[in-house]
Amino acid sequence: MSSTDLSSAQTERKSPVSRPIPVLEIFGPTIQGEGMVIGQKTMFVRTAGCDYRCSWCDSAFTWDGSAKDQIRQLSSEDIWSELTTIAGNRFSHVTISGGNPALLPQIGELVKLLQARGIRTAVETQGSRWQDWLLDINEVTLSPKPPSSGMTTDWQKLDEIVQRLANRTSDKAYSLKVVIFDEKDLEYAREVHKRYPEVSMYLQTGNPDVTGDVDNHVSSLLHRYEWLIDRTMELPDMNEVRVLPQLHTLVWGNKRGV
Ligand SMILES: C[S@@+](CC[C@H](N)C(=O)[O-])C[C@H]1O[C@@H](n2cnc3c(N)ncnc32)[C@H](O)[C@@H]1O
Ligand SMILES: Nc1nc2[nH]cc(C(=O)O)c2c(=O)[nH]1
Ligand code: SF4
Ligand SMILES: [Mg+2]
Repeated sequence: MSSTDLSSAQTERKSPVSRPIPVLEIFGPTIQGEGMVIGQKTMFVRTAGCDYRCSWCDSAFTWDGSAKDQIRQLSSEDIWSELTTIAGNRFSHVTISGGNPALLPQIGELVKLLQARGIRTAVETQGSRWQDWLLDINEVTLSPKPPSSGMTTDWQKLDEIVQRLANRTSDKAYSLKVVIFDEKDLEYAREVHKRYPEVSMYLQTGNPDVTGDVDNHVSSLLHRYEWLIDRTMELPDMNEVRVLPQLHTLVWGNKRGV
């Protein structure tokens, strides 16, 4: 091979044709309303498509076809350009959610691009799929689904994902977050905590009314939060968990893009 051939081969290897990312929403800056970095100023990138169908999903438009006309196939550069158009320099953190972003290997390129621009990243995923780019994410939230969701946990898969995240360097954080609607869900969360005692564990109030404006939504959510606090305080195996509401739902209800 001549030197010209070699350099063109190298160029090809450096810039493979990349697959676009199916995006439903890019918004912010707003606060992260849930989990391990609650209150963090962040942008959100919400991908389309999910391998689950949770009965109470507050983002069902990502997978039920109702927003299929709004899905845009964007490159990482397109996403960066939109983030900076919307938010200028008023952000340093991006949360990738969905849907399940871990269905998409091509997010690896976006993560690298954000890192190169000094932006920290977080991901919301249910722990059903692995992608190597999860190794580069600053805060990974794994949210396995309790019985009320109607989904079944693949424990072997979750074990594998937790193991891989546990082997990362200490500057990279991860946690488990379980949404709780009832006693059975709480029982499930206790099982999860017992299985992964070393992993930071968050319990999150479930929002049963995910469509439109609801009367007394805040007070009903706060009652559910109070119930979850009371129950957790009674349980000696839950001394190290953190109990949180969905902060953004208390502030903005079911509004999209906040
Ligand atoms: C919409 S999901 C997208 C990311 C990923 N599919 C997952 O479930 O982790 C983002 C977070 O919202 C939570 N969530 C969804 N619907 C909810 C509801 N009705 N009440 C409380 N949390 C909810 C999920 O459990 C998850 O932690
Ligand atoms: N503010 C705000 N915080 C969030 N935390 C997790 C969200 C999600 O839908 O993944 C979310 C969201 O949609 N908005
Ligand atoms: S896994 Fe997440 S996005 Fe998928 S249906 Fe459940 S809550 Fe919704
Ligand atoms: Mg949400």
